Amino acid sequence: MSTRHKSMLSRNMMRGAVLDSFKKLNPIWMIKNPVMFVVEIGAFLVLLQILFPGLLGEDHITGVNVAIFLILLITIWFANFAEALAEGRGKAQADSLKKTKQQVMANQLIGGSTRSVPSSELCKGDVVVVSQGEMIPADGEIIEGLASVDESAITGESAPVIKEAGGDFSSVTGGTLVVSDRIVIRVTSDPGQSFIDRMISLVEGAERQKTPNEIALGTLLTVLTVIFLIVVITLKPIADYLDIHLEITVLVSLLVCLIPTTIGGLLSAIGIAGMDRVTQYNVLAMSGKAVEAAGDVNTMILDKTGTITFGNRMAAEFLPVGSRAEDELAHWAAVSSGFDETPEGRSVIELLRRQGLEYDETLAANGEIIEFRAETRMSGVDLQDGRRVRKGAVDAIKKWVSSRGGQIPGDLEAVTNQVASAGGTPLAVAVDEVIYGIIHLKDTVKPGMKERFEQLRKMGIRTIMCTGDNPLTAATIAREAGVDDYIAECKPEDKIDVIRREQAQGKLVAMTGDGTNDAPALAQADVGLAMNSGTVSAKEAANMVDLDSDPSKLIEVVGIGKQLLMTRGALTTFSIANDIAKYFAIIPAMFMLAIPEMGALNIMKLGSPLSAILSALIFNAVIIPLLIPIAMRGVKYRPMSSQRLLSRNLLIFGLGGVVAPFSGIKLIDLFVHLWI
Ligand SMILES: Nc1ncnc2c1ncn2[C@@H]1O[C@H](COP(=O)(O)OP(=O)(O)OP(=O)(O)O)[C@@H](O)[C@H]1O
Ligand SMILES: [K+]
Ligand SMILES: [Mg+2]
Repeated sequence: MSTRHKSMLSRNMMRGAVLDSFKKLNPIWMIKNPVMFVVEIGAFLVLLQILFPGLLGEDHITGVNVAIFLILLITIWFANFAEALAEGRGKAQADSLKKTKQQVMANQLIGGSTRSVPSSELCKGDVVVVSQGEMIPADGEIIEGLASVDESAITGESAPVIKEAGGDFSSVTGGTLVVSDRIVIRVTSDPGQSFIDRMISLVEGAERQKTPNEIALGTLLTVLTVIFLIVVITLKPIADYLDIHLEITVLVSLLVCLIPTTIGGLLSAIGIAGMDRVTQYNVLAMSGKAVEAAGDVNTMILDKTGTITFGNRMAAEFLPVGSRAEDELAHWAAVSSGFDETPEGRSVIELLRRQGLEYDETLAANGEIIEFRAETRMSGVDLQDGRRVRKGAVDAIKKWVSSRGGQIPGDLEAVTNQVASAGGTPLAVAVDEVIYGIIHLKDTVKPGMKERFEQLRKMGIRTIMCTGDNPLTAATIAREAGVDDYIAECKPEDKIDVIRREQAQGKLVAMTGDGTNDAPALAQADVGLAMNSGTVSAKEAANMVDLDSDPSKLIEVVGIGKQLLMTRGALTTFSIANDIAKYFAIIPAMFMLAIPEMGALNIMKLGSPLSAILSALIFNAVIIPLLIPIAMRGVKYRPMSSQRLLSRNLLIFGLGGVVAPFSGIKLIDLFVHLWI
């Protein structure tokens, strides 16, 4: 999708946003944003005063009122434009997604024969056949076969990926293309509920719900608005009593300057842009809440293999133990791997061939295949002659061998430690009660991991590496990568315990996962990022899906979440500080207008009371578009603790918010005063 985003702010999008921002002037829409709605009512009152002078009390020159009316209108329009611009990006994305959602004819399999049906009629549970060159008609799970699939329509990644029945790479997405072979798929979504449908409605904003944080802030802004409304309204009778004449248009101007229009105008744009930034990283967030939760995460749980390391755990050497020979070990290692379709399993056969060795493929032919499972951490085959061949995690094999009365060779531990302390994964190979030796699976830590974990630490996030590997390998990789903590020999259910333990301490937990057995943990975590290559159940349990299937992207997502919360906080601080400063321009002007002798109040030395009011209003309006880039891009983000971030932002945006209006209004006043 990355290429699609390049033209983020095309001319078309601008034009669309301009149009939408006019449509949004409709009071029925406006009322959803109480702050701006009050501005709109104010503008209406000023309009009444222009059309029927004297209707709402005596007043100054109509020209000024027309100017006030126009500035108020522009203020609302700017706020609408910010929102429309943010929404526009999502719409453009949705449009390009809709193009990938083509109607195709699917070959449905019913009782052994196939029938051609339109893809839109496929329902959950239907079975279809897709051959080379055909488009996958619906989301589903491969139940038979293997194929390479071009998923560029949704991931933007042009290299085809291998998808196959069983295991963690069995799910396919409707709208992607089979480029080789033939697969049988069981459909997993009903019409209109597919992955692409969900993506479209998400980016279009149809499903955009306000997050708890947004609702809380919205309430605060509304309360502030009501308070200022009461202040301004009660000002009138008090002034009347003191025989000071306050004009209605001046009161409206005062109110608009005091209420938090800046953040009120930018709030929804900030949220939409935050979601959009996540999508630009090719991550599909199911809700804005998930993105915000990512910003508050305290603990991050990461897999070792494939997340911290490259994950292509390859057999590198055969290390026999006891009195066994290398070719003997290699032979049994290969027999146990003949039907093991995991990358680890295949690499064992490859190593054997690279070493110019052979193994008896017929031996396992009619045996019972024992597939690798994360629970048992073993794989292998039960031969027809009764012999059982296994390979797997050393502790698992040791237990297995001991339970059948076997001896553990004396040098096993030394060889295991040698592999593990180099960061490799040792796999023991056994036939019945005899251990033949160790396969050394090599894997390397991805470059730059140490720096990224360092950044997370600065943000106050604790990283825990979970691995099914042995403690020594885990310790080596943990040290090399610089994670805070690790859990070795970790089974999928252990992850849930870790998550619950952290959550019980009031922490928010994020994790990534791809397999079916990760689903419960993904659901339990506050932020669960599933891999698009993973199983359907993992994707359903998670609240985010990474289309590129890069588990380390969780780190970026957390960064974006933090940035979203920071941007909202920073602009709120700026907005409220701003309004306080405007007070000093408007209040003196108001009283000077009524009692010209009060000139001493003019601390800002503004041209005239009317020019002061107009300048404050103009500043109040233009600050919104000036801040749109920050709202859309997010404030500059540096990894540091929340505490330090908060004080830093208070300083920059709070102080900036107070200072900016003084110089801004003064500057505008220099021009306005030429005219009035
Ligand atoms: N194909 C296989 N056959 C037998 N044993 C395997 C196989 N693949 C892995 N193992 C063993 O099972 C252990 C768990 O593997 P698994 O891939 O489930 O690890 P994990 O829990 O995902 O953690 P990580 O991915 O961080 O290593 C591995 O450490 C290894 O000892
Ligand atoms: K304001
Ligand atoms: Mg794994």
